[in-house]
Amino acid sequence: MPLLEVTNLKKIYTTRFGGNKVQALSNVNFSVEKGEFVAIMGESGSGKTTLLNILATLDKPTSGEILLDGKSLVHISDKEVSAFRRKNLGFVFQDFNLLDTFSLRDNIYLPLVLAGEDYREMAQKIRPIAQALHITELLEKYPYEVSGGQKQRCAVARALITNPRLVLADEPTGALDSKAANALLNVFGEVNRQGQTILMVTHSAQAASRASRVLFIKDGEVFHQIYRGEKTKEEMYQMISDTLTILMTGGEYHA
Ligand SMILES: Nc1ncnc2c1ncn2[C@@H]1O[C@H](COP(=O)(O)OP(=O)(O)OP(=O)(O)O)[C@@H](O)[C@H]1O
Repeated sequence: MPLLEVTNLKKIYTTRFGGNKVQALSNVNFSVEKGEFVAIMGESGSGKTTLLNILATLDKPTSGEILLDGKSLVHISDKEVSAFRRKNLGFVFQDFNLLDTFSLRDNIYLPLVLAGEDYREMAQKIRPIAQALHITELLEKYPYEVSGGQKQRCAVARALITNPRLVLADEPTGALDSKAANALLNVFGEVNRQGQTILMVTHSAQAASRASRVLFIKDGEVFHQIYRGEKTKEEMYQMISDTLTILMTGGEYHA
């Protein structure tokens, strides 16, 4: 059974003044196996954020089904949803979303605090993650005292500390310079090799070239997929760039 299974997903937004309907997702189908690192690409307005918000249980689809380890994310009750999200999903956003009045340590602890874990357990969990992300020395600092790349590594630590089934990342390298972006992608590669499943929305062919699979969305549907297989990062990058050109010129894809 795949870890994540998305079937016939559709999202229609109705604008506030009634009348206008916008079909953001028309029919999305894909699945993700445990241990995969999947990048989602597509032009602006193709429905990537809509898809991610639905996968994050922050929004509901108009129709369709999403199963995470066999459990429906669509039919989950409002009462269950925050605990489910906390237990199963980790999030990394473009703008880090760290609390400025909390030290990095307390930011990372936050999901565990919300889950009611005790301090000793939290301290045990943070140690190996902070080491792997090279932020051990920074834990007592505040977000405004560290660089963008360090903030993002802290956000990754916060996403990983609950040992989530799935990490969802929305443009995680979007606010980073190329050196910090590369460092972050190395971290994603490393945690993925250790078994963490990652789904990342990105505009960057460089970032997507690190994934084990790239999924392209066009007009609210999955238009094409590229599997890494034995390809190098450079070969992946080239194939991604070629596919983006096809997408932008509106051409049909002929494999
Ligand atoms: N709350 C909303 N109400 C109405 N329409 C919306 C809403 N959110 C998104 N849309 C529309 O749905 C479509 C898909 O938007 P979405 O934000 O998912 O695209 P995207 O691929 O993430 O774009 P970008 O790369 O620019 O972030 C667009 O046509 C957008 O205008």
